[in-house]
Amino acid sequence: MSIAVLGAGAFGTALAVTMARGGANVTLWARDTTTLEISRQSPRLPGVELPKTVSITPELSQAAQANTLLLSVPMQSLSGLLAQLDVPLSGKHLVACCKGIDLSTLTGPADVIRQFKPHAVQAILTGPSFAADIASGLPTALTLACADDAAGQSLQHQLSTSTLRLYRSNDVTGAELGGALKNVIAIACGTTIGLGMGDSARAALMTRGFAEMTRLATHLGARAETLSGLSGMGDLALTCMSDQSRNYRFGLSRGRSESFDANTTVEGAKTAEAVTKLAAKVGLDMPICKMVYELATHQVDAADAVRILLSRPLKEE
Ligand SMILES: NC(=O)C1=CN([C@@H]2O[C@H](COP(=O)(O)OP(=O)(O)OC[C@H]3O[C@@H](n4cnc5c(N)ncnc54)[C@H](OP(=O)(O)O)[C@@H]3O)[C@@H](O)[C@H]2O)C=CC1
Ligand SMILES: O=C(CO)COP(=O)(O)O
Repeated sequence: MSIAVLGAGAFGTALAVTMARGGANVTLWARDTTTLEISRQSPRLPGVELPKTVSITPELSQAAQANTLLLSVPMQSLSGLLAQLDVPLSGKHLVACCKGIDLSTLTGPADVIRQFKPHAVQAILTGPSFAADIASGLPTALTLACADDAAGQSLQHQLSTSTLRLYRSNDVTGAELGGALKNVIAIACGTTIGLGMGDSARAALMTRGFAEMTRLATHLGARAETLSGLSGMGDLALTCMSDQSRNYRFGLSRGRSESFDANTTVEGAKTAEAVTKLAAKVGLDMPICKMVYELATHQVDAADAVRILLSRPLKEE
């Protein structure tokens, strides 16, 4: 069985490296392959060399020959990539490796795939993992969610390696919302630490943020226990507590009033906007996500955001 990774950013490159080391036949697609072909490294994951067995291509139609396609571009680019994939993909496995909610449709990656490729199998790969850790061969456990149990089992076995251990779920909504929303909460936590408010405040935000994640996900049909798993609590813990996280670092920069490189992928910023719109549509209260949206779009500054959250009416836990 062959695998194509579409998107040679940090995560796509790390997945291509680990799958190839595990013996899979891997093709890596990027819209511009010049640097990749010369150096066999992605500028988004410097220092990690692609094994010789990874084929690099700028041709989507060539990459689409594989049985399994790992879609590893940022969430807001997923629909554009699928629109370009103008080849029959009926019965193929399309695995979204992005974390977020599409702003134009307010849906997660599986629904975006379904919209463009209704006859392909839709799945999602998500959970706590930094690209650099995966590429270094450090042990990592992720969730592979697919509504079709047989296809999920097949993907679980195809994509697991000796260091990348996949757990299976058929709760696609729960898995994708856990991955999307934890990025928003990580921005809030980074901001709090950047403001010097301490670890206790961060723990409070993580806990109340988890309550928001569970509230929205269960309202949309997810199982609460999915949110307690790798794709929810696991990734929330990693992203809210590590300087390796770009979402967390973006929050830190806001809390410290420092600049932040606009070319860095920070999925939580656009997801905060999408969640705020989605929550309003379904009538749910998501105060932390709303505050991150207002912070990311400069409608409030960091100190005001915390003050507003702390002055909300007292309530039951
Ligand atoms: N990095 C990590 O540790 C992890 C990331 N993820 C998730 O993976 C997804 C991708 O993130 P990551 O790889 O880190 O991001 P990066 O910023 O490292 O790379 C993004 C890649 O996507 C490509 N890209 C962007 N827009 C398009 C487009 N319209 N068409 C084609 N290619 C495009 C970029 O190409 P170009 O270089 O040409 O701009 C780049 O190669 C995100 O949703 C993220 O949350 C999940 C787990 C871990
Ligand atoms: O999703 C990730 C870890 O699981 C990567 O987090 P960042 O996108 O914040 O770097």
